[in-house]
Amino acid sequence: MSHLDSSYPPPLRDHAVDEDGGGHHPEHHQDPSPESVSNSDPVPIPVIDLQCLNNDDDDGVLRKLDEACREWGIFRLVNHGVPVALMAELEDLTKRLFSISFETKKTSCEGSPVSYFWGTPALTPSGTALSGGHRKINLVEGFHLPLSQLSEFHPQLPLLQSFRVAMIGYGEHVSRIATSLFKAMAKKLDDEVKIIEKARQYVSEKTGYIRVYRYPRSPNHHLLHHNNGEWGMEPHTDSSVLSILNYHTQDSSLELLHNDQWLPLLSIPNTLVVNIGDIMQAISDDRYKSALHRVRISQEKERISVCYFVFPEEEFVMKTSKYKPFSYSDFRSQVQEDIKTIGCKVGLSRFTL
Ligand SMILES: O=C(O)CCC(=O)C(=O)O
Ligand SMILES: [Fe+2]
Repeated sequence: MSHLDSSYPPPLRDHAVDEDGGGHHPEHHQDPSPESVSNSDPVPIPVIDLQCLNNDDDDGVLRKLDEACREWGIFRLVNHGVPVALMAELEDLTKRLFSISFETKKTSCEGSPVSYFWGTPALTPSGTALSGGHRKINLVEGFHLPLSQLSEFHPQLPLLQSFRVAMIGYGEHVSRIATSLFKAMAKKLDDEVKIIEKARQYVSEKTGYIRVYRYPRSPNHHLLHHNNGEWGMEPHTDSSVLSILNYHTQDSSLELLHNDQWLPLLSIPNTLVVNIGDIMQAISDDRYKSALHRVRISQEKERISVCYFVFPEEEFVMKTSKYKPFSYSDFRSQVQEDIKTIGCKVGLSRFTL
């Protein structure tokens, strides 16, 4: 059995196939420009430049962001200010962390605020995998890192210690980015919904978390993605306000439903992908769309992603015109209840007025 096999959780091992032993590094070491990203992208999702967005005089980019959120619910972000060296360090540490043995990963975070999980991305608030209904497993493993609790995480494993430090650094960047994006969105939305003055409650530092995921590759393509097939992550919307995704592997396994068509989204090094979550859809009174997306299993290579999710303060009650007043804590409890009883998330329609 290869070292990669024993690094995978047993239920995912049939699928995992050893590759070149890791060591893949991003080929692009410069921040791509909006034009170069659009040109290399087979699916023309909008590209937003964060530096332009932070420049108050640029109404053009605010309008572009507003349009992206109304029509797509997803966009690429360039000039986001996360140093290329930090992105490369994250990639290296994440790959090394996933390639240690399954048994070590399982025990490495026990009793800490960080958790290791596999087979499903649905976790309880304390980070335990939720089981329920008669669901098939998802071909994914990951670490769940609640950002506000990383200062209480003191792992024994030196690799996990370096990973923690890099994640704290990256967490500060993505929190900054989420706040900038939310404020820019609120500027355009505020003629219709008043949210800007509560930006701090809507985008809370306390509830944000990072997930790092690894999806095995599988050559058994005939088993995959058919009616009863296997997914890295089944079609879903995120419960977040915003999600910020960062990819190390260049592939097209993430797919977005747009105008009734599933579109593969190529991951482009050093750019981020931002998607609107359910809570942003609710607080924008459905003007912005929570993007429906899924992750396929690739026949060619395993996939690694680093995803940040930002939420409102847990008990802050959101008042909207399309939904009953609810807090993030109410929403999360409902999602957990639905997964346990019917095996899947129902989401916003549970709260429709
Ligand atoms: O790993 C990815 O690319 C996406 C993950 C995702 O959609 C999620 O965690 O909600
Ligand atoms: Fe997602």
